[in-house]
Amino acid sequence: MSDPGLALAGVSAAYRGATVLHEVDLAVARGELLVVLGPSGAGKSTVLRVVAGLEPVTAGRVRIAGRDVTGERPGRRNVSMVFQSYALFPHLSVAENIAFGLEVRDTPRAVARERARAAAETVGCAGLLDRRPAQLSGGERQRVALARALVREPDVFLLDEPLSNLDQALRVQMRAELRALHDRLGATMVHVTHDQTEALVLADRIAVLRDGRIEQVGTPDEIWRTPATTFVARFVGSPAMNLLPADGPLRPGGDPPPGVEAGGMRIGFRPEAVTLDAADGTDATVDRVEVVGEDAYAYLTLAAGHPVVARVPAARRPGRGAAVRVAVHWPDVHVFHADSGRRYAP
Ligand SMILES: Nc1ncnc2c1ncn2[C@@H]1O[C@H](COP(=O)(O)OP(=O)(O)OP(=O)(O)O)[C@@H](O)[C@H]1O
Repeated sequence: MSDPGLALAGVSAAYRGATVLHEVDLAVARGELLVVLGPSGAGKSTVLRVVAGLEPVTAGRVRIAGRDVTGERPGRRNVSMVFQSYALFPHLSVAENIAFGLEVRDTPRAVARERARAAAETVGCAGLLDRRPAQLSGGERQRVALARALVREPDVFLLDEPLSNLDQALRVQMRAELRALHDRLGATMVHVTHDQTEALVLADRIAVLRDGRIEQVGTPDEIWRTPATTFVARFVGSPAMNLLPADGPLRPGGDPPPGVEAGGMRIGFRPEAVTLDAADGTDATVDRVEVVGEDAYAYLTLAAGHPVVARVPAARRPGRGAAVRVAVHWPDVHVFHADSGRRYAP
């Protein structure tokens, strides 16, 4: 990536002496939509705040569009941030809210109005220009907040959980619209979420953050198919990937990858990789079953006491208390070092 839209190099940040970002390296290509994914408290918002200049770094450099902005004031970085709360001014109309970012920068009023209208058009809220935020639904507020970010034509868009206040249906709709908007604008975007589905659907690449450190950066496919650590493996996918000692009670069928037999390994496999009626399988008991439409998730305990989740067609689900024979095949198995949690097998 010779000329990234955004680059963090060795960036650390702290709140009152407590380090919350540890030497983060992250490059976002021009026109790329990068999703920062992680649990609450991982430091996702802090990454955005450091890029926007709302929080100082304690080490490292931030570059935007090839320019080192590490010491720059927020107003000179040419980034737009969309907050989870939308942060609209209640006493201003939608048009004024959108134009706000421009007017404080001495753009002539008529020009600001026209650009606000064009931005509203782009995100589908041109019919709402005369309303106040209190007269808008959550989805409409979201559009206005996006239009306000858009109108400034920033080098980088920073989106901090912008969909999390919307109901499920609207979130799915806005997710698709956001992706389409990104593609239309060719914008460089960093989108923060704790929702792994949102990340998988939306991202060009995902950066998984844990305790202020990057665990893995990769395409949604790479994150899903070759998780670099047990943390990534379990954070992405629902229900989470099963993890067991490699020399434990469940012996996958077929040939194991070389070296696995040496011990000190853990095996991981997703619920969809498990079969429950294998003649040579491991004995297990069904503790409970959750039905989600066509799928059912069977929560099992192996005879040796280890929990395993299996996905089965709802029509063929076992009953609670049933005895089953669990099997999984090596090609469906991920292998991790037990100590470090890092991926072992390719
Ligand atoms: N203003 C602050 N003062 C002190 N500590 C803070 C402050 N803001 C955040 N922190 C701490 O920094 C860490 C990272 O917070 P951050 O908000 O970046 O996480 P996050 O991944 O965005 O979490 P969430 O998904 O809950 O918003 C957390 O441990 C948090 O408690």
